[in-house]
Amino acid sequence: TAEEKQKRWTLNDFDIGKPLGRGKFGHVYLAREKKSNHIVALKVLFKSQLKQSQVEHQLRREVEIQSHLRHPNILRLYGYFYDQTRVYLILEYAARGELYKELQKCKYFSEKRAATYISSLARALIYCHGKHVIHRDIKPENLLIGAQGELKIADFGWSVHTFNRRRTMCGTLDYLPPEMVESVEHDASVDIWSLGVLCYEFLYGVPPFEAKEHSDTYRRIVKVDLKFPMKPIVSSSAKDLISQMLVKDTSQRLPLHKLLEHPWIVQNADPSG
Ligand SMILES: COc1ccc(C(=O)Nc2ccccc2)cc1NC(=O)CCSCc1cnc2[nH]ccc2c1
Repeated sequence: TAEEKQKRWTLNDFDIGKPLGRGKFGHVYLAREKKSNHIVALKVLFKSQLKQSQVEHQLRREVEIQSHLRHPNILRLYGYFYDQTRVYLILEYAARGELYKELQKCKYFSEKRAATYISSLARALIYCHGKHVIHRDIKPENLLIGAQGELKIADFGWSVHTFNRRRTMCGTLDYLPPEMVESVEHDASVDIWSLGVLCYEFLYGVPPFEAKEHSDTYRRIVKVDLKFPMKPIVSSSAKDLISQMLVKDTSQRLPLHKLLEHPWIVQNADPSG
C-alpha cells in the first residue's frame, strides 16, 4: 500500500524466522511483519561487502528498477532499510521455493508444465521490456515458485536499463547468447535467447550448449550448435519454438509476443500461468 511504500522500516518491525538461503552478499531469512502478520523474505546485505565489491550503485539502481515493477511473475521488492552495518531488502516470499531444485528432482518437466512456465516468463519479460528493463540473467537459479505454483523471476542482480547496457560477464556461460559471449552490444533480444535455453533445459533437463570446458560451451554457443537428444521424447512443435529462439542473428529471434501465439504454447500452456 502507499503508506507501506514510504514507511521507515526497522528490524523491530519483523519477527525473524528460518534461514532461506545464503546469497553472495548476505543471508536471506523468512520473516513476518508484526503489525500485518505478512510473511516476507528478508535479505540481509553487509555494507562492508557491498563497499568492497563496489556494488552499492548497482543495488541502488536495482531498488529503483524494482520499485516500478509490478507483475505476478516478478518477485516483489517491497522496500528496504539499513542500520549501521547492514542493508535489508524486504522481498516477496515464494512459498514453493526454488525452481532449480524442482527441476533437479523431476529431471525434466512435462510439455504442459514447461509451456506454462515459458509463457508466464514471456509475459513477465514483455512487461519488463515495456519498461526498458532487460533482465539478462534468466536461468533456473534465478526463478522461484509462488504458492499457486506460478513462476517468479527472482534475482535482479544483473538487470540493467537498456540505455546503459553493460558488458559484464554474469555467472554461468550456458545462458549467454552469442552477442554477450562475444561481448558485443546487446539488447532485449538477449532475454529471448535465454528463454529459449531455459525452455530446452525444462524439456531435456540439461542446457543446449552444455560442455565439460567453458571453451567448448563458448564454441557451441557462438556456432549455435543446437542438437535435440532422442530421449526424452519432445514434440516437434516444441523443437520448432526453441529453434526460432536460439538464432544467432538477434533480429531473426522470435519476438516474445509471437512466442505467446506459437502453437506449442497455445496448445500446452495453462492460461492462468
Ligand atoms: C526482487 O528480488 C531481488 C532484488 C534484489 C536482490 C539483490 O540481492 N540485489 C543486489 C544485492 C547486492 C548488490 C546488488 C544487487 C535480490 C533479489 N532476489 C533474491 O535474492 C531472490 C532470493 S531471496 C528471496 C526469496 C523468496 N522466496 C523464497 N522461497 C524460498 C527461498 C526464497 C528466497
